[in-house]
Amino acid sequence: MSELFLGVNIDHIATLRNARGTQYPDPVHAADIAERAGADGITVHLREDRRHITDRDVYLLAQTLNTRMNLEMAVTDEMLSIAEKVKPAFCCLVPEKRQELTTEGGLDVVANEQSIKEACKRLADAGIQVSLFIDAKVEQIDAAVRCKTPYIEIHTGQYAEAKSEYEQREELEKLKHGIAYAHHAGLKVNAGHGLHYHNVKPIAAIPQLVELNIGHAIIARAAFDGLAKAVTDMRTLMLEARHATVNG
Ligand SMILES: CC(=O)[C@@H](O)[C@H](O)COP(=O)(O)O
Ligand SMILES: NCC(=O)COP(=O)(O)O
Repeated sequence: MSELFLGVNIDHIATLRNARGTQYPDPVHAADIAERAGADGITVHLREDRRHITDRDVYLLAQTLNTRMNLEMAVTDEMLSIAEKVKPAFCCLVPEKRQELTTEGGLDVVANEQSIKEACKRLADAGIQVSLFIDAKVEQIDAAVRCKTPYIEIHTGQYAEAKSEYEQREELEKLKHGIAYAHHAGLKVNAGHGLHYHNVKPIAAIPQLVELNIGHAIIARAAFDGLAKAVTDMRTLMLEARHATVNG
């Protein structure tokens, strides 16, 4: 069986940093920890409104990553120019709506075929492997093939947000069908969005998948797994300072 890679999305380390305007927690540090823990790649979504990852993060990560960067971005001239400068290993083109809480669906490649095809060519000419973030729909997969992208990333959001086990099984079947179809069409297929510790296994079992990109759930888990040590460390520091005053 072929390997399944994990791309760790570190956007929400930046969300936490930006919430206070501090310099910590730094996504560059997070990427280093994720890589040491076995991440096969680091994913960052440079949103047009820069709500989490910033240009500074992208440029620094490009210099410091030991694995490979997967830069998610909207199909705009500004983003394409940044990608041409940064030259990440992968660029995943995603749809963006200004007010959305998170990416709500896949890219509409059918409706925007010409501009997406041009973007794919521009990125390929810069030596970047392109991926299109799309829903598991045959017409979108066919359009992705026409755009000559080597990769697609299948949007797993509807599966992740399913309201019942029945709905989730239905969404899983749609994903399996789309992924097999895309693989047969010659595309390399990744998947991601909304995957977490309780829903990842059926997706990871889909044999044609090359990589899963997972972010929010990993960062959320990290907060809880690290909380006890963070409290202990703070308490130790405080008590050391107090003892130094009392004894010194
Ligand atoms: C394209 C995608 O699914 C993720 O990159 C996701 O968009 C993470 O960023 P947000 O949480 O800001 O949506
Ligand atoms: N492309 C999906 C991604 O990078 C991670 O999405 P999420 O796990 O933060 O929902």
